[in-house]
Parts: sequence; structure tokens; C-alpha cells
Amino acid sequence: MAVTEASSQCSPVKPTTPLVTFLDRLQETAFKTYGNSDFDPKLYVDLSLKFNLSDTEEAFKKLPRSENGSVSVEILEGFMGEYMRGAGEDLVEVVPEDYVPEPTGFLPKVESPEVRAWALEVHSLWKNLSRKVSNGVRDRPDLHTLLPLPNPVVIPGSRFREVYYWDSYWVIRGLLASKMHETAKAIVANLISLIDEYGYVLNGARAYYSNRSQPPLLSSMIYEIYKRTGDKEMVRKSLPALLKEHQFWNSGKHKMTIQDDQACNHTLSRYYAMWDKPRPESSTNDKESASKILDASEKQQFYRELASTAESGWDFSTRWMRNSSDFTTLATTSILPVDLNAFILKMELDIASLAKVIGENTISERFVEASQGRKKAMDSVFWNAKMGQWVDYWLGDNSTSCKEVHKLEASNQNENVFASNFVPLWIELFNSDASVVEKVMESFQSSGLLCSAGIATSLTNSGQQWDFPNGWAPIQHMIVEGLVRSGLKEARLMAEDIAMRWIRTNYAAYKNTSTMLEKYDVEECGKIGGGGEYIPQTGFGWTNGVVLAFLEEFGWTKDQKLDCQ
Ligand SMILES: OC[C@H]1O[C@H](O[C@H]2O[C@H](CO)[C@@H](O)[C@H](O)[C@H]2O)[C@H](O)[C@@H](O)[C@@H]1O
Repeated sequence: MAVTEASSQCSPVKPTTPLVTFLDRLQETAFKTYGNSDFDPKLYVDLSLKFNLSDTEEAFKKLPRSENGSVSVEILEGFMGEYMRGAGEDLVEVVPEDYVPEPTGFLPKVESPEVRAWALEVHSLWKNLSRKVSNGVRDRPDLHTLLPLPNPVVIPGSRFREVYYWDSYWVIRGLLASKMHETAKAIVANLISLIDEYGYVLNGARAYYSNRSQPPLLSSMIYEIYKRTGDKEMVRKSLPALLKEHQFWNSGKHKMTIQDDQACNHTLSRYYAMWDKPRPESSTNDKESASKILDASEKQQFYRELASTAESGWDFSTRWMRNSSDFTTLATTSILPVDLNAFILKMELDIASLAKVIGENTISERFVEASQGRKKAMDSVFWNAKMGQWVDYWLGDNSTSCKEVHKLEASNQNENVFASNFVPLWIELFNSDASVVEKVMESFQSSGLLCSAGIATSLTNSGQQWDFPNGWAPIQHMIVEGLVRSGLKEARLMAEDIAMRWIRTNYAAYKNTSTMLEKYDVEECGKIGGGGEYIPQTGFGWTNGVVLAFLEEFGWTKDQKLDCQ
């Protein structure tokens, strides 16, 4: 992995491309020209060039500017028309080869004609979200921020016109319910190609996302596909990439060591982006957020926290803030996140069982051992017996230093309630313990997170999108599936109740808007989510995937009510 020479091991920065740097400048000019209202900075870093960068830059420099750096709308539009191609033009719409309007064996437990008709509409959305990277990107990568990928892709939708890492897991769960096994495998092959090139799966398939990853769910994708298809060849091809990815999350700045009272060292992981400037896709927002920070190195650290929070997938949330009413106190790199470590524990369990499938017994044993170590670490560092939840752990103020080992302090547990506190339930080593599940269920029931239309992300209404009252499909799914996997009758009833609330709200919003949403407001059935740094997005990959996965698991009887009640 290339990092700048100036950067030490202690605070790595991965350089960006000259094209991203130029588009960042174009974005700033556009912001000055058009102003704040309806401005989406990401649009500008998604543009591609018609001619080479130096000619484009030359022409851009010559644009007549006012004192504040803006140009007239006519001149800017003239420049864009002459030199730039529109965002998304480097992707070609395709119909996936394994798509059929009504797949054989589709959602066998859905008896209600109304739900079946809707589920088929949701299934048909895979066509809308399928793209192929155009040949132009492969021929002239220097003109595009979009990264070339070997296979067709499924995008989340709207402004998210490229592949995203953790979204892909729930896209794949939906594709499997849609019997589109080949499309699911193609997505995995694309993500593996990113590991081959960069050593990790990027946040998304854009040059400006190359300084960070996202919640690591590749092994979970491979595991689910293998379960349905028994494709050992796919497992064999994937294993080296999974080992590389495991190394990425367990080395360098991602790795942290916590020493408990018995002087036993536990290795856990955190989010840590290799970037300390504004995120190119949100530069104008980040500069504004940082404007009241005067000290240059504090500003730099704030930018790193912003990018590291994007790596968490929870961008943004009070979960990562020292002071929930001051966004500049974002301190993600000072937190050991419970869900990240649950994902890595799952990665270890998945690698152990996938390696066994292809006869790699030594690797399998090594990862069984690794999973036992992480389980022990999670019990010591995250489990809060009083709350009946696993909670995030604050590393303390010196976590930004290169300190090797941190002493475990029980008071460093973050006792605020977030939906992530229940994510370990998704992992077999936790959901197979009936007494733990019962305790966690009781805690969940009284947590305040379960609302009429699903599980809220947190209890704090901060205006950030990963906070109350927003509910997100992946969160509903992990908690529901964890409850189901416990095998306990009461847990399944609770899971079904949550899934029904979620399906009803998705359906009601679909009937009102004809779209599937990125997030919903869980306080009211049918209400769409909001907040955060961009307007609510439609499409939407992971939402569609979770609806199909829930309907596959629970079905829908003829007499079951579908409307909000
Ligand atoms: O443009 C701002 C940020 O947008 C992305 O984050 C959100 O959308 C992703 C795609 O659905 C999703 O994976 C993530 O959980 C959302 O918060 C992007 O991932 C960020 O890096 C980006 O800065």
C-alpha cells in the first residue's frame, strides 16, 4: 500500500490522484458560483473528462473569476459542457444475465397476492440498479474517478452511482432471494479485484474512496453464496483475498491492544482512514464543519475523524462524538467499535469454515483460534453485564498517539444506547448461548430503540443520519437474523415482529412515493428518513435486499395485514 513519505507509520496518508485534486477545485468553484442551496459536492468529483487533465486544467485556469473565486453560471456551464462528461455517464445500464421477471421458487412462503406483486416489483429493481463500467474507463482511467471493475455492478441508487462495500452484502442477500446467483458471484469477484489491487476493499469503487475501507463483510457474502450454491471453486479463489483483508484489519493503525487486569493482552480493531483532508465527495461540507477549528493539526485530525467515520459506514452519528452537541468532537479513531469487531469475528469464523470446505485445514485451525481470541476480547472489553449489551469502548485521549498497549478501564465503556450494541447477536458464538440471548432480548425490549416502524439507530435526535429517528435496513436485518439464528421460540417471535414493522413501513412509503428509500423514520409507519449531509436517496440496494430476505425468511400469509396499523 502506497502512503506518502512524509507520513509516518503513526499517521498514514494515502495520496489521491491529480484528477481528484482538480475535481475538488472545480467543486469549490461550483459551490462559490451556485451557493449552498441544493448543492451536492459529490456530483463534481463524479464527473469525467473529455480531454486530458492538463488541457482541461489550462482551460479552467483561464475562466474569468470574481474576487471570491466564483465564475458566472453561464461561463461555468459552458466550461462543463465543453470539457466534462456528466456524472454516471461512464456507467452503462445493463440487464443482469440471470434476471427473469418471476424466478422459479421465488419467495415460497409469500401467499398474499398483494405482497407477492410488490416483492416482484422490488425484485425488478435489480434491473434499474445494474450497470457495467464503460470501456472508456478501462482505456483511459486517468479521465475518470470511477474505478474499472471486471464484472457488472449493482449500485445502491441515486447519488450513489458506484459500488459500495458493505451495501453489497445486503444487495447479495436480496439477489440470493431473487435466485440471481451469478450476479451475486460477480459482485464478490469485483470486490476481490479491489483487494488484489489495493490490499483491502475500498469504501466504494471511486478513486476518492481509496484511502479507506468500510465494514468488512466480504467473507459473509462468500459464506452466504456458498451456502446456496455449494460453489467450492469460488471459495478456493476467494480465500487468498480474505486472508489479505484479515491482515489489513489486524495490522497498522487498525489494530489496537488492550491489556486487562490479569495482564492478558487482547487484540481488537478500530476504524482509521489513511486521509487527513476534507473528503473530496463532501469537501465543501467538511471545510464548513472544520471552519471553527483554528489549530492546523487539530483541523487535520478532525478531517481524519471525518474520513474514519465514513469508513465505519455510520457517517455520521453521536456515537462517534465526545460531546453529542458538538460535531467537531468527532473521535472515531479513539473508539473500539463493537460492530466492527463482531464483523471481524465473523470473518474469522467464516474463513475457518470456508478453508475447511476446501481442505485448507491448517488455515482453518488458525482462524478457529483467532476467533476464540477475539470472542474472549469482546467478552472482556465490550460486554456490559449490567446493561445486557455489548458497548463501544473509548480508548482515552492518547489514542491518536502511537501507544502500543492500552490498559482496560471498565469506565471507558460507552454506556449510551445504540443499535450497534446489539449487532454481536448476529454472530453464532453469541447467538448460540441461550442465556445471553435472553438477557440481550430483555435489554433490547426496554432499550427504547424499538419503535412502531422498526429499530432506531440511537436514542439521540441530533440531525445526523445515523441517529434517531432514522432506521436503516442493515441494522434491522442483523438484529432480526441474530434473533432467528438463536433458535429460541421467543426470539423468533420478536424477530418476526420487527421484520413485519419494517416491511410495512417500506411498503407504505413505496405506495406513497413509488420508491424504495435508503433510510426510514421509525417513529411513524411509511415515513421516510432524513438528516445528514445529503437529501434522502432512493433506489435502494440494501433496502430492497433486506425486504426480499425478510420475506424469504418469514413469508406473508393471505390474511396478514400489510397496511400501517
Ligand atoms: O457522500 C457522503 C458519504 O456517503 C456514503 O455514505 C452513505 O452511503 C453509503 C452508500 O449507501 C453507505 O454505505 C453509508 O453507510 C452511508 O452513510 C459513503 O459511504 C461515505 O464514504 C461518503 O462520505
